[in-house]
Amino acid sequence: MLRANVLFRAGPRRTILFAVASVLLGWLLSYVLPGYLVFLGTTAVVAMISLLGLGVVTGSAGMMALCQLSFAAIGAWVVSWLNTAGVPGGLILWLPLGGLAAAVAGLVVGLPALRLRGVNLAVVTLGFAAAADLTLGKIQFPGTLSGVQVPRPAAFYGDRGYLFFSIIVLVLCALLVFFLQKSSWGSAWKSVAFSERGTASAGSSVTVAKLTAFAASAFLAGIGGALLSGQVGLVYPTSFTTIQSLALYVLAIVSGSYLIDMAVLGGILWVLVPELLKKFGISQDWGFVVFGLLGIQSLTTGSNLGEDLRSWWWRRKQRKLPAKLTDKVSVPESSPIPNLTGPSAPVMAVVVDPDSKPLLSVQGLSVTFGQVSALKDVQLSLTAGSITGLMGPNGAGKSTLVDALSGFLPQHEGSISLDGSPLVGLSPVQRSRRGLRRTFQQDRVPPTLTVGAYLRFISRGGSNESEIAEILDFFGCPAPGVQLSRVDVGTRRLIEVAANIAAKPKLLLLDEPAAGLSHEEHLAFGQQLLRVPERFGTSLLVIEHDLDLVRAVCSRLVVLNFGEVIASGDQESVLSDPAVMAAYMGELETT
Ligand SMILES: Nc1ncnc2c1ncn2[C@@H]1O[C@H](COP(=O)(O)OP(=O)(O)OP(=O)(O)O)[C@@H](O)[C@H]1O
Repeated sequence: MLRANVLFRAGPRRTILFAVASVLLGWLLSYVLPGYLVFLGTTAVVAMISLLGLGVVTGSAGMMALCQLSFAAIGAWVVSWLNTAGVPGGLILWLPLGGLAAAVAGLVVGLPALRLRGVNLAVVTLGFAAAADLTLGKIQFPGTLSGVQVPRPAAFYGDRGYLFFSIIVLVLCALLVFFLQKSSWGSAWKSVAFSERGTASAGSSVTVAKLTAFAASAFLAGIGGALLSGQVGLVYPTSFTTIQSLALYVLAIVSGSYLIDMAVLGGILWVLVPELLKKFGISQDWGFVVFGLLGIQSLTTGSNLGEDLRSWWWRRKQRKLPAKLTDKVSVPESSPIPNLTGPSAPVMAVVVDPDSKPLLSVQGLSVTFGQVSALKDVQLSLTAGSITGLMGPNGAGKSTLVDALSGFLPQHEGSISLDGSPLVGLSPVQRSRRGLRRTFQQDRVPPTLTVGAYLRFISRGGSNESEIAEILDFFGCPAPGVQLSRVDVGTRRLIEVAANIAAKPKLLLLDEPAAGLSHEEHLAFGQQLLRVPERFGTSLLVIEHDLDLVRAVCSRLVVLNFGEVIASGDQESVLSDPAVMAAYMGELETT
């Protein structure tokens, strides 16, 4: 499995070698292609660069942006203006300036994305594309009406030379995307596409993730537009219409252009489909219909060319591998978690000095949803180094409490302080950065990342590479190079816990962390949790329904019922409390 994965995940050195080889191939192509294909080739390269940008904002960050060619137009407009204004430097300097101007526009257009999602965001970006379309029609590109052509760089003056120049720019853009995708920005884009709450709870700003995705995408489109201005010399608004932006978006979806090779394929389709139609005597405008149909097919099947090709490759490789290597990754059968002594693992809950200073202090916490009082005047105190269980029947208010503590429910009453500092009024990101982390009941682990990239992203520098490897080993998680989409749900929960522990927070709130694991795995997991405070300096508040796990792990318990704390204290006294037994009557066997 790992061998097959590696095929699609080149490391930095292999990528740079591949980039050099691509430049050489580009040079060769620019000399051997027939003259007609040279011009088309440059058009395809321009489209590839714009598709790379769409791959960032749509493919990685999961936002609908239907104005990519408007950003390209801004790049082209700036280059045309710099040319007519006689700014020195020539196209090689003007290209990044065009990209930067488009990136600024991308930041502005990205602002609505902070509040809007899905179709609403699509409408806003489409509105921007239409407005840009009308504006360009009115003002035209600088120098076009007076016939002032954008000059190409002297070393790449002819069409063949310019194709080679375009390929060099494409390779540089692809390298930029590759390294951005590997950076914390790239992880944040993939995380925000899967779960904004999961991103914020890791202390990573959703705002920054969305805006950087828009800016990077627009920068690439701007570079594409600037390159086009050198290709055609005189730029016209007809190259950047709204319908073309829509078609390019569809092509990005169809090809899966967040994958660099698929952006290249998409660029080839961009010129190939209209050319084929022309060859058969059909109007090239029908190309939009073809792209539309491909888009419908892609959206209804939820797949794209890139993923289909990779799945096909994957299946082919699997057939050649021994059966054991082809299983989906799960907690490994052999030694998932050490020290497992069987279902009745010994009770070893950490004993904490009840007089020590509270790490978390909650006073009078109340949350209401309309007529429902989800939490009523909750008082809670946790000491450093402790593992506390938070129990209660379904609907008791446990998740609401975790949401309120971690900042996802700002509309609450009462005070919360961590290590003496008040948390009320702080966002989830700020609380996370102060050392309060949480996991979720639902899967918030982005499948598009690898295990290692996910741990690096969530830990935010809290652990170095060898510590990350050690933590993965500690919890019996898959190796860092394994793609999370290939990992089963139960193991993803373990990885989520491991990643948050790698951040070394002061307090980690675990919302049913062992859901998806078998009973034996629950107990084994508990044995590892027990060692967390001492080994990583992180205290735990664990919501859990499995009483064996609670007994094995939590020295202290807090029980909620109908939003009120009905018991709290050491494990034994709470579990034998008649009020707790009554609350659980019919739900759990408490003895
Ligand atoms: N967004 C919401 N809007 C309205 N009511 C809500 C909302 N979230 C929770 N509630 C209500 O608040 C109460 C507490 O819910 P909560 O999810 O915190 O319980 P829980 O103890 O975590 O339950 P479970 O064990 O089933 O996850 C329930 O009555 C629930 O219906």
